Amino acid sequence: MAFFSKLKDKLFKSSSKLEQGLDAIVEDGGQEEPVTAAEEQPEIPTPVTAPAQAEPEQTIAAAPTPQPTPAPAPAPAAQTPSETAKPKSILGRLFTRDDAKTVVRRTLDDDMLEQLEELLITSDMGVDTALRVTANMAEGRFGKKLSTDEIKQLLAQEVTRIMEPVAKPLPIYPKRPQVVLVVGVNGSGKTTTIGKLASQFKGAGKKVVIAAGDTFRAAAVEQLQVWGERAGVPVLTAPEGSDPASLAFDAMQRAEEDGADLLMIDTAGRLQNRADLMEELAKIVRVIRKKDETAPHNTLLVLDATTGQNALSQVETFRKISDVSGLVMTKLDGTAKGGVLVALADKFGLPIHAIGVGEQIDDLAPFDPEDFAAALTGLGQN
Ligand SMILES: Nc1nc2c(ncn2[C@@H]2O[C@H](COP(=O)(O)OP(=O)(O)OP(=O)(O)O)[C@@H](O)[C@H]2O)c(=O)[nH]1
Repeated sequence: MAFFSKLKDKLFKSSSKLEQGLDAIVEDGGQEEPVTAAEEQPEIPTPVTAPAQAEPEQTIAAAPTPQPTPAPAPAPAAQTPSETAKPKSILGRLFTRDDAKTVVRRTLDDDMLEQLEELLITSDMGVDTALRVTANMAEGRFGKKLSTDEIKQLLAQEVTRIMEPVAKPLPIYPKRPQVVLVVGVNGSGKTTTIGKLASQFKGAGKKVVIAAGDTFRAAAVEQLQVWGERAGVPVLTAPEGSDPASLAFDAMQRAEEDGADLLMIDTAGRLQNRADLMEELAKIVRVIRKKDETAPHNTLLVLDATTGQNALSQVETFRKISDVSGLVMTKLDGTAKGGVLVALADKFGLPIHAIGVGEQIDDLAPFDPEDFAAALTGLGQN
């Protein structure tokens, strides 16, 4: 199954929430009107915006070389969606009575904008982002009549525009071993993400070593060992309660001896005791720098989408205690809070390397802004 259709299925809760909300808004005060010639066009894939840059095909959530930061994609030219051919969604089709050739449209006014803002806020986009997105959607269209499909396209365009600059695969450096420190609160999906990444890198021919740096929780170590076995990658462990920095040092040594391409270090996520965690992470960094002063090369913050707006405060906290270089958002399946990813991109601009959409080893994908926007808004779900 193409990952896009899988993503659409998996993001069902987020997209259905937005889709139903958009339908209700257009219906509330909308009127049935004849379908225009453009709306009658057959379904075609919707190019939401031009791609920001030509990128090599990515099958893993990593880039082979460090990517320079691309300039933010230009805002798509103000374009009335009805000027473009567009697909009809399931609900779009419900509201479009083909036999009678009518569609429900509503005039974009202050009331409608307010309803849109509220919907986006309840979809976890956050107040600032929701206001900015709706303002951009309304620009040049105030007083115009719009159908649900047209609104969805406008929303998808805005989401894509915000997400494009942050959609960057994990950069892969020539330095060996490349050290990837993985941070995040307990239960955010660190272990699972490490297992999935290890499997992808292994599949791409890279030699990987994992260090089970949360030495305080035997269950966490065992779980990482299970993932290591699944991925076919060695997992270095240390006795319960021992110093994670010492394990990190040994892991560096082992990775060097093995000629490993990547060393992924799991860490504890005890935010309850922030000072301790900060000191623990700082010590790990100090120790691995004795072997390579440029390490760690990436500090991945793993966030759980189901925590909604809380993910924003986690980014703030982890940026204070570690040098976060990029994000992985897990559990986008089964949550109606997928909009939080838009808020994160808008607020912090940190690279989003990958998204987790399930518990299986292949349920981690590079982040694709257009696919995400289409899946989130329910666009083209025919
Ligand atoms: N549905 C879904 N579940 C996920 C995803 N990623 C992780 N999980 C589940 O989330 C739970 C926690 O994941 P872990 O990988 O153990 O999280 P952790 O951050 O390592 O947690 P600690 O070991 O407690 O520090 C597990 O049950 C995973 O199977 C995802 O993308 N989707």
